[in-house]
Amino acid sequence: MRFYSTNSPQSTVSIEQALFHSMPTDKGLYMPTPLPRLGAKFFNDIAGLSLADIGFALSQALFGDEIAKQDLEELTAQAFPFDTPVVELEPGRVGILELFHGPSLAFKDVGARYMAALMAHFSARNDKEINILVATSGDTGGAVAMGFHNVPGVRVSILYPSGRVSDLQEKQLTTLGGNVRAFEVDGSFDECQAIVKQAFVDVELNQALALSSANSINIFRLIPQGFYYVRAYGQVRHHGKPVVFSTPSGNFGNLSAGVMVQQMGLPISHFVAATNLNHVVPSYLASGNYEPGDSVATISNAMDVGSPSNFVRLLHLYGDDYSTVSQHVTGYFYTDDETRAGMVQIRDQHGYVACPHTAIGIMGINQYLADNQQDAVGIALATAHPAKFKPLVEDVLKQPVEVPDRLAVLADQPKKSTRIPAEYMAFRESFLQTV
Ligand SMILES: N[C@@H](CCOP(=O)(O)O)C(=O)O
Repeated sequence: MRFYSTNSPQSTVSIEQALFHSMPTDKGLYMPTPLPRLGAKFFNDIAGLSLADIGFALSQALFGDEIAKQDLEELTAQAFPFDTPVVELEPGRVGILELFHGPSLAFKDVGARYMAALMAHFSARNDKEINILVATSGDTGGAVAMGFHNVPGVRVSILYPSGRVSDLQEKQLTTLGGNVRAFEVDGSFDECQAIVKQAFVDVELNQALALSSANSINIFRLIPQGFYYVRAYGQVRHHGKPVVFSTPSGNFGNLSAGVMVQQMGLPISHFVAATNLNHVVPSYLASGNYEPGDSVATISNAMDVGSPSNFVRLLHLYGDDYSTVSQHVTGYFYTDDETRAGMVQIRDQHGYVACPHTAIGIMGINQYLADNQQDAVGIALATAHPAKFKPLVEDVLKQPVEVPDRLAVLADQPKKSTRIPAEYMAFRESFLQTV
């Protein structure tokens, strides 16, 4: 398995280089080559397999030539001690793929924990401390903080937009301490992400320090996210219907991960890209015009991304061709009022309490199935536990939301963060003081 940059497909790098360097110097994004194609038999036989089993089988297909079978088995078991169950809201019609059973109660645990295990596997060969830089609009930061907390030889710096993440999300980023440091940026998520990307092309900084990313610009954060699409397919295949996935989307890593496993042979009939008022990709899918901008703040804050990193990967996976991508992916977006109404309707109809992002995914699948493909089974990805947005969900649904212990314990912990303006040099200076 090799990795090429979307900006220069002719030259390739090794697994280790792509994992630790995260972003090619030509500012493209790494893509795996060749992407193995698995036969129908593989996908027909997965019904009883757990996320860890599927992660192991797919890891072997992807990296089996370079990483020993036993090491892959250990690292997938270590990464995935939890599962990703499908809860069927309307059996054979709509299911919810619950991705929030990991330590940080969000789907990002899958990618962050796999990446941490893979880095630990290779870091025996590295003597330099690794500095992981992460920009978050809410969920990535917590998963990465927990995934890498106390991992020897790794230091994590998380940039988040001040006032634009939920209180409990902020606690997840700012209370662990140790090798995890939080930078509270006076700006938007897009500005945080731009600072991180600038650090990766800062030649002097990269000569002095080993920098790596745990955002979805790092292909190893994204590849494992494909595993849960396969796990979900295994749970609904028995209905014998085409399967459509609705993915709540911000940076579009989650959707790109689904497209990658589709290209590995997983029979996904269609994708729905569901988002909030940051609708740059749904607008592109409808019109062919791509117009990124700064993000607007919404109640589904983890999707507040105005310039999604993985748009380039999504397009690339469909041959950089608008008509192909728009045949495979339908985009929908919802205002905050529509999201609130959707949360209430989902609770009233099904007794299911969804976070705002998950509600958008469910609204997307319902809209798509009603308009286009009534014979399909639709799966909406539930990206985060509703307790991460407790005050908002309680206010919308007028009912208490129970907070799992692992999140509740953070509420009284003191926040530790370094406040900086949204300027690269301010971050650089402050960051260098800590390394
Ligand atoms: N929605 C994300 C933003 C970062 O996306 P990533 O997939 O590139 O890590 C978040 O919750 O932080």
